[in-house]
Amino acid sequence: MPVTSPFLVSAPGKVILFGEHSAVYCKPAIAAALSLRTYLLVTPSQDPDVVALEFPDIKFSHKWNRNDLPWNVLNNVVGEKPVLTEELVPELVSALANNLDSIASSLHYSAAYTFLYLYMSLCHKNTQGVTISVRSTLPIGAGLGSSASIAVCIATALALLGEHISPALVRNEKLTVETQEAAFIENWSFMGEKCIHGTPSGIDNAVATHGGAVMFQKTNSSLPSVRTTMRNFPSLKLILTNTTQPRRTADLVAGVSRLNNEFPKTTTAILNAMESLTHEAYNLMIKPFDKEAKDTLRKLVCINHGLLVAIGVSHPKLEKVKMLADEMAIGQTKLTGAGGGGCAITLLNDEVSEENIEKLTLLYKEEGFETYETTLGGKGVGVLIPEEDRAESEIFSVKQFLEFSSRDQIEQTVGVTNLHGWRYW
Ligand SMILES: Nc1ncnc2c1ncn2[C@@H]1O[C@H](COP(=O)(O)OP(=O)(O)O)[C@@H](O)[C@H]1O
Ligand SMILES: C[C@@](O)(CCOP(=O)(O)O)CC(=O)O
Ligand SMILES: [Mg+2]
Repeated sequence: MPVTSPFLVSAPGKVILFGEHSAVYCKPAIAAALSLRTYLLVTPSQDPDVVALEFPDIKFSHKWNRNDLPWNVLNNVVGEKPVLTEELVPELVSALANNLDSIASSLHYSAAYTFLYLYMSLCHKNTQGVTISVRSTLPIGAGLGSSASIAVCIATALALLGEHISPALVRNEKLTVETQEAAFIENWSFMGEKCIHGTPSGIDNAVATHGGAVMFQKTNSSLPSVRTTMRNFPSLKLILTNTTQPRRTADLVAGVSRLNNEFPKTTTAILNAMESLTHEAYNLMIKPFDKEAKDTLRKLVCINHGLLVAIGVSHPKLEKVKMLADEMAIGQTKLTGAGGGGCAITLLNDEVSEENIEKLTLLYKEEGFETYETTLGGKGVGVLIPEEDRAESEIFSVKQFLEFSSRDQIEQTVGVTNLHGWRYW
């Protein structure tokens, strides 16, 4: 698709309520889309041969000449059309290393690698050069699925550029993503997640694509994963706290894999316990959610955290989040996402006062932690273009997009519900 005007893709982050890590071992997990999102702006490049990335959230920008990319390798091994493979194509992975060898930081490398892998897979040599600029209201590397959210945005933008999905179908009138288009985006963003952390379960990119809340289970055969939409997902009163301790999902997933190799029987028993508690939580959440159900759900949150501690993915700062909440007897806390730092959720007791919530958030602030006000279960991926009668300059330029100084400014300017002058494609 020739890009004559800019377009904007956005996708949400997620909170895993039950089953992180066990999800990688084909156990079910429950997650919901977050109101924090990643926004990706596609603009035509001035030089049609140049593909450029502007990722200010991780202080990274880079350019490639599209003629320098290993198209021949790809065509020899895969052919001209995108072919979904179970694993990343090793020949492409090794050929791309030459185009990435000047990038030293692992944070930058994984973002650039994900982009190039998907670009090579979904575009072709003659696809017009574009600049891909990304801003996120999600903290990066904090357990809220920023990797999946950016992978979904990149896969969607490149699938549009490569004409594998049709703009008209990305959103229908009810603003729901058409099934076939969504499946294409989900599958390719899963390959993106593989570039970022090796052996993802697929739950994060499924939620970032479809939105809402799901119980998700990867299969260990070539069968597709099972995604069960939880339509009546109860509204949960929770505090989301970021320890701001940096960590990489790839390292934590690799740590659990080492533990599994060293103590296979014990690790399997823990993963099985996570499986049964996720089922119990699911059964509670699909029925009328009364006081008793809420109490039980909090007990399951507590057990799930204990099991995550047992497989070595907590961190002293996450324990601090839990301890402060426990001391105030305000609710039950568990880490969310890969752990090792990043975020925790505290599922609050019903009767908790606003005053106590404020007191706890203040205590967290004193520890250097951040708390977020968010809602769960929102929209999945979406694509927006400027309304016909709007010139690019009337809306916002790449420069402005890159210079938004705060989460609030991003949300207020390009947030799905706030964006004026743009319409769903
Ligand atoms: N806004 C962003 N800009 C650039 N890269 C991003 C952005 N968001 C996520 N990423 C990529 O995702 C990686 C973090 O993924 P991960 O370790 O899985 O943490 P999480 O998904 O919990 O945030 C980063 O190293 C980076 O490659
Ligand atoms: C640890 C895991 O279960 C969740 C990782 O989430 P995040 O990248 O920390 O947001 C891995 C996965 O399911 O792919
Ligand atoms: Mg991730």
